Amino acid sequence: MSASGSGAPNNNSGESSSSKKPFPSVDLQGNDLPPSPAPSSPHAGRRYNMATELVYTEGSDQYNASSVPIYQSATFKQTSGAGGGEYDYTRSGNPTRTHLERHLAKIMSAQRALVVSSGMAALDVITRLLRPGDEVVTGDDLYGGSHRLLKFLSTSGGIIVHHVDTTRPEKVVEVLSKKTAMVLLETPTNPLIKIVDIAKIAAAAHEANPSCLVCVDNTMMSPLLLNPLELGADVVYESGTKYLSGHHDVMAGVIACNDLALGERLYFPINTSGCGLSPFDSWLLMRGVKTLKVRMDQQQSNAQRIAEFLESHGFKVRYPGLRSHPQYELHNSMARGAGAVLSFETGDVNISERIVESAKIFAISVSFGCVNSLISMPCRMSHASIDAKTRAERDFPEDLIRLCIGIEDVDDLIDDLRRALVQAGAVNMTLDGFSASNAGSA
Ligand SMILES: Cc1ncc(COP(=O)(O)O)c(C=O)c1O
Ligand SMILES: N[C@@H](CCSC[C@H](N)C(=O)O)C(=O)O
Repeated sequence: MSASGSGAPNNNSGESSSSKKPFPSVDLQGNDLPPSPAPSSPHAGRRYNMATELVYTEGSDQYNASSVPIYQSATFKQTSGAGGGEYDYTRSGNPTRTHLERHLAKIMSAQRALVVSSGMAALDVITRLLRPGDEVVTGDDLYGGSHRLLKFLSTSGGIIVHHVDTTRPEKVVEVLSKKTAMVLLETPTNPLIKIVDIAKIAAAAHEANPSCLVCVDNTMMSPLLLNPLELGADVVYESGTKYLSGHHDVMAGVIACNDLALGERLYFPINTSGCGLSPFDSWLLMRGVKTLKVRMDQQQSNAQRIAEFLESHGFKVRYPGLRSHPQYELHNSMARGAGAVLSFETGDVNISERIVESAKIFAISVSFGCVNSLISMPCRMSHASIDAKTRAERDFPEDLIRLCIGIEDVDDLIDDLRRALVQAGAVNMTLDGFSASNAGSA
């Protein structure tokens, strides 16, 4: 295994940090630390098209294993009493994790990637950069868990959080100031599929405060479809539990950035708290990433057909692959695809519940980005951590159904939905077929 991965090795190498390491070891405030774990060099960059880069890897272990093994070891023997080993302890770094981090840095066009135990752990690590009194500007449609963490920080951590409509950059500008330490964006938003102009907001945030960190949650897109770092973001993070792994068999989070000193500051809480991704989960995520393109191609084309099917029967469908999406142009100017998550309203919470319960192929489940299709009611499931009053203030439709499309045969999926819609009484049967029966539809 090459020593040149990110995350990692030995705190006690005995060598001076300047002799070996290209960037300093720092704590959260950027203060120098003793010789510390640090990657010895950034990755060489992307050379091929994404489908190739996802599969093609450089470096392996000393046996040139095609699949870098699971180094299931908590600790590593040292060559001398002064240390000297490439790795010392898996909380600080592990060869399987390093291999994955270097691979992800390459496909995310980042200088550094870090992998942690979940998407929420990734956001938690990022928010450790904040100090009491700092201000955060973020959206009013946000994954429920992110909302919960920000609420916790504002009630217990002295952080001031502004939730605004990030689809309107002028609303963001209204609350930006020199105190804005972080802007946190999601696009498309989960679950209302609103689109945010990353470049415009990043430029405004940096103008208001040059040291403001613009962080983008890229979970709904994955690196295949969107690269926020190329649009002016400072940090991109995502839940590896979703598209990157793709099989709902691993929880993971990824953080990536181009500023190597910032990467070190982000590494500090990972090593300190021990939320780095385990060797086995790193191996699973590495395996999943290799099939991202084939999975996403199939998931997206299925999602497009299903969105069109629902829209053609009169439902108000939120999906950025539909020309009717109010921000279709903006989304497609930033992204290379619409993803595989869509939502629609029925006009009646009870009907929505019946649809969810009548579907057979679609599993009733939170999460998305997986090979199998899922159906859920966000207000009761993924976004239940946002209280009912806040949901109402933000016009969050209680009858919203979210569909997360997998790789199954699309005709089977459409048949399953059609049957569920009929069974739930969501559609009026006519001689020509059926159409949505309720007020919430388009
Ligand atoms: C948009 C978004 N960001 C972050 C997360 C958090 O990821 P994880 O569940 O891996 O902690 C989720 C889902 O959980 C999500 O939907
Ligand atoms: N009970 C969980 C809910 C996880 S939601 C997972 C995913 N982000 C989604 O949008 O479906 C919690 O409280 O966090």
